[in-house]
Amino acid sequence: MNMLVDGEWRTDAGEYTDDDGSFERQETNFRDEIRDDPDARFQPEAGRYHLYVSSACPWAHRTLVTRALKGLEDAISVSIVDPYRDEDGWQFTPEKEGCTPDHVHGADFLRELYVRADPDATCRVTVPVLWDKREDTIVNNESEEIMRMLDTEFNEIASRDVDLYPEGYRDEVDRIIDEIYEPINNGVYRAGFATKQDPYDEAVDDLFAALDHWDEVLADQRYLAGDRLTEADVAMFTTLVRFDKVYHTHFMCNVQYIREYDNLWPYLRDLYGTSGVAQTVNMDHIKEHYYTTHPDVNPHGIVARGPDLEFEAPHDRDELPGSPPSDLVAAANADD
Ligand SMILES: N[C@@H](CCC(=O)N[C@@H](CS)C(=O)NCC(=O)O)C(=O)O
Repeated sequence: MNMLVDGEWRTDAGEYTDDDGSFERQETNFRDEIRDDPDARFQPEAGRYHLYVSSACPWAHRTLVTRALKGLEDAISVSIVDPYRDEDGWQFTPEKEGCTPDHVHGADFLRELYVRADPDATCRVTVPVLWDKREDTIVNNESEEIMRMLDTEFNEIASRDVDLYPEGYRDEVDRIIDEIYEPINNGVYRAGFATKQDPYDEAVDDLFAALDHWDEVLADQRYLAGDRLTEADVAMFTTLVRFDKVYHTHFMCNVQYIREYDNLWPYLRDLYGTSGVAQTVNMDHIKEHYYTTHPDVNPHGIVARGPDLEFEAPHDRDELPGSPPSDLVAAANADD
């Protein structure tokens, strides 16, 4: 496994799976927060923060969707790494389609930023990373927390009046984000990276039980928490949008496609069609990353072709109670 150990890049440090063949995700280590509070070390400010992402990564994608929905594109800049990750970890290859340089420091590898933030860092070098240009350090590299900060702490700066963590829904949003994490968001990885039959079977059972459950819930309500678009939908979206083209085949999550679900499939198209969201989806990066980056799972790196998906087909979910925030509806109408 590739990671930093005492600030040195190592390609032989530890394993992804434990002795039982189960995938183990490591704890994230930069956990500071931006707070809209004059006493906070990191305060919301336009132009101060930068996101390092991979367009392929579902965790990083949550932060891009939140940034787009809030209209924070001008306030928070972004660098996008190469979707292919080899022994050197995430790399900047600006010459490649959809990739950018490291706009802040011109680094070649993301790990350079981790060492800059902590010269003794012992950790995996993951995306997303929320970077503070003022203090020249990492604020946070945990997607759920970054999503929450962009959503709740930048309201004075955001160009759209969109609240994805509304009063009255907060407990429910937290509960759902927590509930979908293990079986769905992380569940596809548990299935795909399992090295023994039992943990694979367990992951697939959990995954499809959870998908079946949410398909039923979404029969009567437009969004996961009811009639409001929330962070829980963002968290669900970035897994669902990758599912049929990648997780179904590459991670052997092949009991059912999302496009075969009565409600999850229109729900996914509804989210995809929400103003700003489609532009955050780079399916070429998604496919290249997964199929070529995990030689243990797909040794020849062949990128599977199908299936064709019409994300833009009508979904009819506007007949259910609830609608996107009015700023997003206005933006969608302006786009038409
Ligand atoms: N807990 C982190 C997980 C992020 C994560 O695992 N990102 C993957 C890409 S999808 C990564 O950068 N992996 C690199 C590695 O593990 O070496 C979050 O949600 O932000």
